[in-house]
Amino acid sequence: MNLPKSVRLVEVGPRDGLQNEKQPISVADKVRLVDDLTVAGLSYIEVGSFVSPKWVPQMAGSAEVFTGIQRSAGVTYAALTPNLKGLEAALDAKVEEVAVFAAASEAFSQKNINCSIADSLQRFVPLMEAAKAANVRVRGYVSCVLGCPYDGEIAPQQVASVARELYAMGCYEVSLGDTIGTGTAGKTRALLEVVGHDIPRERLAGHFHDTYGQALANIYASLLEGISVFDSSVAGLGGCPYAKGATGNVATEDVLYLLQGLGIETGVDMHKLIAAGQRICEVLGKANGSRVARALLSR
Ligand SMILES: CC(C)(COP(=O)([O-])OP(=O)([O-])OC[C@H]1O[C@@H](n2cnc3c(N)ncnc32)[C@H](O)[C@@H]1OP(=O)([O-])[O-])[C@@H](O)C(=O)NCCC(=O)NCCSC(=O)C[C@@](C)(O)CC(=O)[O-]
Repeated sequence: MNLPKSVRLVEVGPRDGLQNEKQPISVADKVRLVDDLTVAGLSYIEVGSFVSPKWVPQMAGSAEVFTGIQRSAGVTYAALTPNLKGLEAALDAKVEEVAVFAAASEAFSQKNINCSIADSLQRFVPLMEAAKAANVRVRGYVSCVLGCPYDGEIAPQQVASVARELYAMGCYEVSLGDTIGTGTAGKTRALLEVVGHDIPRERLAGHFHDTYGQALANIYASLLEGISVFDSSVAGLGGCPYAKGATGNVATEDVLYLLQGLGIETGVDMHKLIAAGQRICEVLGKANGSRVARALLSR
């Protein structure tokens, strides 16, 4: 299998990363993070989410963040929307692309969005119709593709079934989330063989949390399986509010280092990316979660 010449990095730090922070983060700091990521050359940035503020208080200011950012031509600024209400709020904030999120595990679906998998898919139908009418593209997520904090092992066929439904209802891309980072390279390849049977591999993305230190191995395994879109979070920001002990997404800096070593293009500038990550870590008063950033900053 040939490796791709280029990879699209989907930067989820401002959303997946910051949604887990307990301390207040100002709109200005969120805006600055998105702007720094734009300057670093990311072509896709998940800026926030339009979810219930009772469930995820940190994302409550997402509309203000969208108003404040400097949008750059050729960059997609996206948001998560769990239902029609979220989509309407996103459209009001002039969001260009949204993402719906389902799970491959019943227990996680209940904890995360308070409904069964089947009900969540039903809930997306009017959202998809309204998004189509507004000419807004929709990305789909499936959580817990390589394990669930409540249900344990998840069968690849179960992941494939949810992914298929999202693709069939019009999601142009389906991101497969290893929410608790328990996946290994072998399991990742086995999963992609099953899911990739029904959905073209260029329509799949990998979303790996690094809790067990396996994310880069899983990305390499995915590259070998023909995947060329990966979600990552600057400075490894994040965790999962419904998965105890989960760390953030794999750090964007670490993925970039891997891809640069393979000669794969991303359009992202390492030094500007590290500056963006270091700045938000200083705001949060926490250590930088990227090994590459820490190594390069200490030189
Ligand atoms: C889905 C719901 C809303 C169901 O929550 P619910 O309580 O079942 O919903 P409801 O329809 O009964 O509404 C309850 C209240 O929420 C309001 N509401 C309803 N919808 C919205 C909305 N869109 N925006 C703002 N407010 C909303 C609604 O108006 C009402 O307000 P009240 O009358 O009580 O004042 C809730 O469970 C929720 O917001 N969940 C979001 C959880 C979340 O954001 N999780 C993190 C993102 S997923 C993730 O991180 C995984 C991923 C994607 O990264 C991949 C991976 O790693 O696996």
